[in-house]
Amino acid sequence: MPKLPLPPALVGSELGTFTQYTVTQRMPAIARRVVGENDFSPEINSRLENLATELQLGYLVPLENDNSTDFSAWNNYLQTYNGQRWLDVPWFFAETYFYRLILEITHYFRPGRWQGIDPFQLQKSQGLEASLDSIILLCSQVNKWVDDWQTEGEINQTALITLLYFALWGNRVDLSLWSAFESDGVPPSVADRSRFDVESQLGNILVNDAAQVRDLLTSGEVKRIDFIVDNAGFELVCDLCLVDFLLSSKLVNQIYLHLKPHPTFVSDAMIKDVYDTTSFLVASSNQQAISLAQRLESYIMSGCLVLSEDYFWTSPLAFWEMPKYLKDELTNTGLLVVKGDANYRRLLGDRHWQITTNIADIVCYLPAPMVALRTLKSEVAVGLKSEVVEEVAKSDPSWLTNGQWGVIQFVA
Ligand SMILES: O=P(O)(O)OC[C@H]1O[C@](O)(CO)[C@@H](O)[C@@H]1O
Repeated sequence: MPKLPLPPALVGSELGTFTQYTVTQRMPAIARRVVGENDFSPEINSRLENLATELQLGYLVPLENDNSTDFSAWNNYLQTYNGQRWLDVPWFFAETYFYRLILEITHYFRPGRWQGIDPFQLQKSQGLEASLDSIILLCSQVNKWVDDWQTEGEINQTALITLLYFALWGNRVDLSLWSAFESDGVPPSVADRSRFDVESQLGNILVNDAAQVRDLLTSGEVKRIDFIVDNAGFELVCDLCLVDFLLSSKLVNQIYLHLKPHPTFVSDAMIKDVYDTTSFLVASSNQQAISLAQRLESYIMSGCLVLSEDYFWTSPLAFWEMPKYLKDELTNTGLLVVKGDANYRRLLGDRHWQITTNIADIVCYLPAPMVALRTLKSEVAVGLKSEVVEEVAKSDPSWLTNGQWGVIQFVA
């Protein structure tokens, strides 16, 4: 547990908040987009439409038994919130249950025509295709750094820091935040969001512990790193580039990627998305992308890169409620890399902490040092200095939720 008393959880009924906007506007739009982008039966589509309508003022419905591994766990989680409105249950619970319900409705776990169909597949594939130019540039750069290491044998510390920045800003390109409204052409396209220059973004990093992470990684003490992965698409490519650099320059021996066991939060990455990504790179016919993909494939084959999934990662639980077997597994790591906004929310239990709270007093339950690489997309943040908050709030009133600002927060 965190050292400090737990503040209340964020809930959708908080007037005028991004949380409320998410439950009442974004989630219905996401459910409707699942209808539009798939070829589900009229019965499935009408249940999705019903879910979209109910979110605004309606009540949670029980999960039907779809014979999935996590059914009884969900039945237990739901006990606490039986008969409550979507708007009144903790926001993180509402979001995770919403995505799980979409899978029940679309027969994801039931034997038959729709079994295993990822309702967000189209968006995942389009996300990769739209960022191909940026992907090729990044792969070329990483190949060069790896070649340099092979000829010079020296760690390029600037390269390491730059790749940490890419892993951070890759998190801007998350599909759940924009996808529902992208067709209006209002938010920047995936291609635009994946085109950024890390130097020019330095001022947008509100806490920057990258140097401490670099020092740890170059100390020779870390043998294994574990990533708690976030989104497929450009963000996953950025993460995989960092993974490749760390393994290819022998900074660490082994990396675990912790992935979701089923589709959730639109673009969250599963094991199959990692394989889809390497296949996409290979199919690009671009030699830079192909070389990087081949190295990744060889790391997977040799066990240096381990792809792992667990139902804890799609549960509504806070990270301090992690099951013992998983926590024990993570004690073997030298660094936990926690990617993205939703994972950050789970680190903090998605609660109303004071923004200046020391993050180390909350995540003291973790079994290893950790770094959070997160762009801000929700009204949950800690570890910020009040002067920084004042300044950013003046320059950008929606700084907490628009994904333009980031943090690299390290806890030893
Ligand atoms: O992909 P990330 O960075 O976890 O962010 C996605 C999630 O962020 C939020 O906007 C806020 O946490 C969620 O509603 C959204 O789905």
